[in-house]
Amino acid sequence: MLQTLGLSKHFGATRALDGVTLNVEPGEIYCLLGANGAGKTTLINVFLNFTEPTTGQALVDGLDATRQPLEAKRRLAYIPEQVMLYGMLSGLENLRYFAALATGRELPRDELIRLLVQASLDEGAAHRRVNTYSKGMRQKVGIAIAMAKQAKALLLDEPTSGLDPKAAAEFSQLLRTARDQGVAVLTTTHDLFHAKQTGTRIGIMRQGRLVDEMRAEDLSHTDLEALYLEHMK
Ligand SMILES: Nc1ncnc2c1ncn2[C@@H]1O[C@H](COP(=O)(O)OP(=O)(O)OP(=O)(O)O)[C@@H](O)[C@H]1O
Repeated sequence: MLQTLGLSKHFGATRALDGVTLNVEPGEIYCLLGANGAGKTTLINVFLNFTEPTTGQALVDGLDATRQPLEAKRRLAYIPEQVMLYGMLSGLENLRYFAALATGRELPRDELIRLLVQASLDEGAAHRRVNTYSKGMRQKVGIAIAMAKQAKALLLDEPTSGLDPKAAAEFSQLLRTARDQGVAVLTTTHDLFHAKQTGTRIGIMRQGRLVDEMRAEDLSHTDLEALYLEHMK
């Protein structure tokens, strides 16, 4: 569903991406780890057509993210580190607006509430202005928007940074719900615990290259930490 083929992106002499090939299937949560500057955000940005690759391809459901960006984006939802919403509107109003923008139709109120509750935002909060929300609550609205869009693939850039452990655990559960619905999830993170807990597969990037890939169930938290530190040497 989300695929890169020999993807490279050079910024002058910097090889932000250097021949990355990966594949995220429907129903997978792929966690991308790597030090600052390893190329994780650049990879996400190519899928979103925020940046063009130097060579290689990023494909969404077989569509080239650079050559067919509109068709590719229709299948994608993106949750950045800070979900951008209208602070003066409630969570429900934001969802109504962004869901209509994404789907081209007005969703009934019951459906909007159902999506917010599914994203574990309590109904009381749904009617409050978003500028009173915590980061975790904003992300829940972001997930509800993604679900309203019925995106086949979900891209997330460091979604759990700054979340407390309870909010991070709730967020992991939301990703698992998306995965159970057959969504392909690709998320960057610095949180090894989150990657092991939530991911079905884990990739480690270093200096623009994908240097290791593993199934999360094949290693313990301690093994992952040791392996990660070994790659960072
Ligand atoms: N627009 C740009 N112009 C020049 N260099 C860039 C640009 N965007 C990214 N880079 C460089 O590309 C490399 C990869 O950056 P990227 O943001 O993808 O890393 P990252 O793994 O997401 O890092 P972090 O964990 O800090 O978010 C870095 O060396 C960065 O300085």
